[in-house]
Amino acid sequence: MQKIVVEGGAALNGEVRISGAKNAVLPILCATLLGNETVEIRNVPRLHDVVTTERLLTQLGADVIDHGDGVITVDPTTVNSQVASYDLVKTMRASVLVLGPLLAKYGHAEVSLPGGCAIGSRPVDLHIKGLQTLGAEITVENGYIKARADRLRGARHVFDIVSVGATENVLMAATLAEGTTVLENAAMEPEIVDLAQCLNTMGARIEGAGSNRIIVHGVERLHGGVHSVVPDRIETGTFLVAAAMTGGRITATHARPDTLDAVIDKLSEAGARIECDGDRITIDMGGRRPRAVNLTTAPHPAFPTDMQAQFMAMNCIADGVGAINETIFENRFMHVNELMRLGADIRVDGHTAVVRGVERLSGAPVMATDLRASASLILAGLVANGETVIDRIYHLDRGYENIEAKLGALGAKIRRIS
Ligand SMILES: CC(=O)N[C@H]1[C@@H](OP(=O)(O)OP(=O)(O)OC[C@H]2O[C@@H](n3ccc(=O)[nH]c3=O)[C@H](O)[C@@H]2O)O[C@H](CO)[C@@H](O)[C@@H]1O
Ligand SMILES: C=C(OP(=O)(O)O)C(=O)O
Repeated sequence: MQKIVVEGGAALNGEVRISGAKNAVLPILCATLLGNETVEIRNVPRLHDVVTTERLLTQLGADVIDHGDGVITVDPTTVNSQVASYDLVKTMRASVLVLGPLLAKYGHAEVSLPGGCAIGSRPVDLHIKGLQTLGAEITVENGYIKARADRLRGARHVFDIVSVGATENVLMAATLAEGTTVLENAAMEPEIVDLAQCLNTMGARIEGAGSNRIIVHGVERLHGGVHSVVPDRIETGTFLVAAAMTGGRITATHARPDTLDAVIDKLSEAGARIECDGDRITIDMGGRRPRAVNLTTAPHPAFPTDMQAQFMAMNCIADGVGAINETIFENRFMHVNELMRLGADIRVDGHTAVVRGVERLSGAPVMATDLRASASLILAGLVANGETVIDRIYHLDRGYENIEAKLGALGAKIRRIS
């Protein structure tokens, strides 16, 4: 099994090119199922989750071509199955996003329940409820969601709580429904805006994506189109934190600063100088030690849960005490015990972790438990004395494109071993 070895001590310097967003490309690949022509997707990151989604679409019968240069084309006209099997769904929760498109296009779909994961139980009741509002008949049998509707009907639906995935699934389904759908308490993440833009390119009529009220005027059919995936704000944030922790100066290029307000605010509070210029974000820590920050995760535009572990790593070596409050997932502190193995001083009380910064961490073997936990351990390794060896990095490959090469080019001492 592969591992990552990091030797701490180097301040990061230079430029890093940001990849397309994992959390945008996955729903967009699923959305291609809605069309009647080939869709070309550009700025696709090379990630394990993308390969899993390609496999899933292929299993459904779509003709998926990965052109290898960040371009994928999907021809959905050959789809001949509406069943997403447990084998693939269990490896990637986002697979449940084929439910809305298959149901809307074919009138029926069977998608395995994804089950929980390391960060929480993660049910899909809100996806099901939203599709039921549009007229779907849904049962859950033998571990599968079985959905049926001759044609979905537009309706007003209020999500009980803000859910990115449920908003995406119902939004996609509503594009082919009869009449108008109004989604209230919708998620406002930039990835939803990107999905809506792609769908509109395919002929959908969606207004209000990026606000908490999305209006979808259903159309008879969608066509093909070309769409370029929004830059990954979580990858960007991870590199910015790496620079802040190591006292370095880096520029993230091909980024979208306007999607990172809460993260940039917290880095400024930690003492970083940040300048945004078009698609470039420069962070300069000038060799200083970051100051500890308090933060609370919440739906966009508040602080993203997907950056919580990375900021926890920063607080571990910051000056002062920072409280981190996780409100999205019930169990997203799996990295705490691993960070403590590196010498961090962290106390967890329910959904809050209080981190007292120490001058220096010390390298040790650690285990990655989920995607962002893996990133936090790399970040901690960058500032630890000696070697940190991170095991179970397959989590990392789900969501970061070539992270060791990108960090290495910025001066980090990092390598992958088998
Ligand atoms: C592929 C993708 O885009 N993943 C992101 C997406 O996950 P995902 O779409 O799974 O996250 P949600 O926004 O749906 O989850 C938010 C909260 O709602 C709960 N919930 C969700 C659906 C449901 O039917 N019932 C329910 O109770 C979840 O358990 C969680 O506590 O948004 C999360 C929150 O920003 C991010 O951390 C993930 O990186
Ligand atoms: C939790 C994440 O992803 P997923 O929803 O795909 O598990 C993440 O990207 O941090």
